[in-house]
Amino acid sequence: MSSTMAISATGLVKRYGVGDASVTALARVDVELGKGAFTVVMGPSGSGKSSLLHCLAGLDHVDEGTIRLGDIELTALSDKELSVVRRKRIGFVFQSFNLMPTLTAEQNILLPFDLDGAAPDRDWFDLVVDRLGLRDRLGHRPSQLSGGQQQRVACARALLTKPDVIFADEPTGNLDTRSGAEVLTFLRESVDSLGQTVVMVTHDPIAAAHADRALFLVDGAVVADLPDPTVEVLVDALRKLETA
Ligand SMILES: Nc1ncnc2c1ncn2[C@@H]1O[C@H](COP(=O)(O)OP(=O)(O)OP(=O)(O)O)[C@@H](O)[C@H]1O
Repeated sequence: MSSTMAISATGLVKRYGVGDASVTALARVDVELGKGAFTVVMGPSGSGKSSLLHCLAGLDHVDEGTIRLGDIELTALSDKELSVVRRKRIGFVFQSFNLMPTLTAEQNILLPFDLDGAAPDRDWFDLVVDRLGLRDRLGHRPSQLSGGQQQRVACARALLTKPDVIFADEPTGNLDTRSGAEVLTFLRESVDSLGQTVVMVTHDPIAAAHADRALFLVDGAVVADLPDPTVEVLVDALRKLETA
């Protein structure tokens, strides 16, 4: 695998259930995701977007295929090894924020370090907190924050370990347009000026147009791979898939 790839996956098959009730969510997906790039995964409901994201992030197992994160073969790891890789090398941002309600914003951001016993890089913490405009919210609990602020805390938490890849599953799905735009601008900036790698699932062509590349899934297979997608190109591609 080239060292410019953050993730390289071949022949991914993911099935849910057994026998007649079995559903194939991923049907032999091959995908390479470049380092320092922002990639979006789009496609109709049920096309396998979340399954792909969860498998690439080591949150779920594939039935067949190989996933490499840098030089680590995720698909060869035990559950215990995988959880260490997830904590140290992968960041997550979910639609539902997934913050700990009893912890302050600062404690939530630092949680991966508390679990690990490692010390955070304080300069990096300051930079991330300031970029996300969270400085005066660090002592607040999630219930005292707006949805947009909560998602910015989740972004800070995802970024703080300087992960190899940040996975975001519909990160703007529960946000108003303005808060959503702030989160997307930050994800874009984390790629452009902080050198991060981001993979995001979204239904929204306006959100997806922030990316460097758009992958389209249909029935668990990659059917299109568009570089530098504009809103118009994405809307057109989605319309074609829906009428195909
Ligand atoms: N836990 C599960 N048990 C059984 N089937 C599942 C499970 N999770 C997903 N599926 C099925 O796998 C297929 C792909 O689902 P997935 O959630 O990956 O699609 P998606 O493109 O992310 O959909 P959406 O846009 O609606 O979130 C669907 O047919 C779905 O019903």
